[in-house]
Amino acid sequence: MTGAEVDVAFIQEPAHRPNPSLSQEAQGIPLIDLSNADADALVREIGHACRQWGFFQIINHGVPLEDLHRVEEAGRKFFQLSQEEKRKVRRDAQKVMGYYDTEHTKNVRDWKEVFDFSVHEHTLAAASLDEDDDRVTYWDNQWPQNPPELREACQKYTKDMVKLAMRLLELIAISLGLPARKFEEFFRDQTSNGRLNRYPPCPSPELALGVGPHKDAGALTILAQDKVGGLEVKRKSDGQWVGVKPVPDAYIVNVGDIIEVWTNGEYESVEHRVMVNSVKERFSIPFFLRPSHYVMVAPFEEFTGEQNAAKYRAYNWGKFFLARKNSNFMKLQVENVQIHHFTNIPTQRYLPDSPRIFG
Ligand SMILES: O=C(O)CCC(=O)C(=O)O
Ligand SMILES: [Fe+2]
Repeated sequence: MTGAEVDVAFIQEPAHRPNPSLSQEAQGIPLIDLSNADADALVREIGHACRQWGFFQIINHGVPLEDLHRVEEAGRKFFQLSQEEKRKVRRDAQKVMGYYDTEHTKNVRDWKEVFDFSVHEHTLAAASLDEDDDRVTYWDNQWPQNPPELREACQKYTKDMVKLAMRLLELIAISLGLPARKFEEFFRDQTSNGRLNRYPPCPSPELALGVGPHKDAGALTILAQDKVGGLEVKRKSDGQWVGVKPVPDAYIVNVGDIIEVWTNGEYESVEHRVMVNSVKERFSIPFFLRPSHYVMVAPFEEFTGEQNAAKYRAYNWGKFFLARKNSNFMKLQVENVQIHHFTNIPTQRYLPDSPRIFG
């Protein structure tokens, strides 16, 4: 029985277990050259990728490679430290940035360790889940003493990521027929963060996942992955899990739930997961672009009307994000908060687990 070596907390339900031997590479995920001088063609490619896949890879993206390599190297050094050292910058309910190795996705533990750092050293955030409580707090970054270069490397990297993310948002806006800077105002006090992920080799890769199946809750995710591979995307056309082939120096971009809601479902946030393997460790560095905490997320009027009812109810981003963060600390008996709890379509599936906190 191969499962004996992994703690039961990591074991996925049979329906969610991966099949490492069957994983196929999704050659179809579009690879887009951001240096394309034909602006109209570039916008068309982006629009097509968002609609067909919700995922695409980009090359010639303008991010200095040395910035990425510095973060990667410093990150590897950090993860090599003893558990005791790493836990000095451990995340908890008050300090929400930093190191942790106990993240749960949909209540099953992920086979990974993580270091989170926000774009802003002090991120403005909602103080409580109470809808009527408009007090705010700050989420501060926690930097380890070692390696000393990690802090600056991450700070430079998040600047690069914000710049790239804003360019991608402009291309996405134009592809939707919106003004280029339509999205900009929502990110003034952004709650975005970068993350270092290390997925250790796993004795039972057929039972556990590096990250269980999920959709990203933010606006956009920009991910660097190493050569090992393991990210799988649920293909929209047939619901099959397909692997995202590592392309040297490329970034993987995916549409998050917020863009799905803003566009009233025109561009969908697509499910993905991370497989682990029994021999190689894997590193990845996602950047999660997320709006200011006070943003009310709701479908734009450009996508709603008499013929096209709003599919989602408005929700406050900061409260939603806080609820998500809280749920990461423990295995909950109930499903954690998801955007389908805000859908306007009353189906049997969605109603019973609607969270009370949002009324
Ligand atoms: O590591 C990866 O390839 C993806 C990670 C991911 O999906 C996430 O952290 O949301
Ligand atoms: Fe993700």
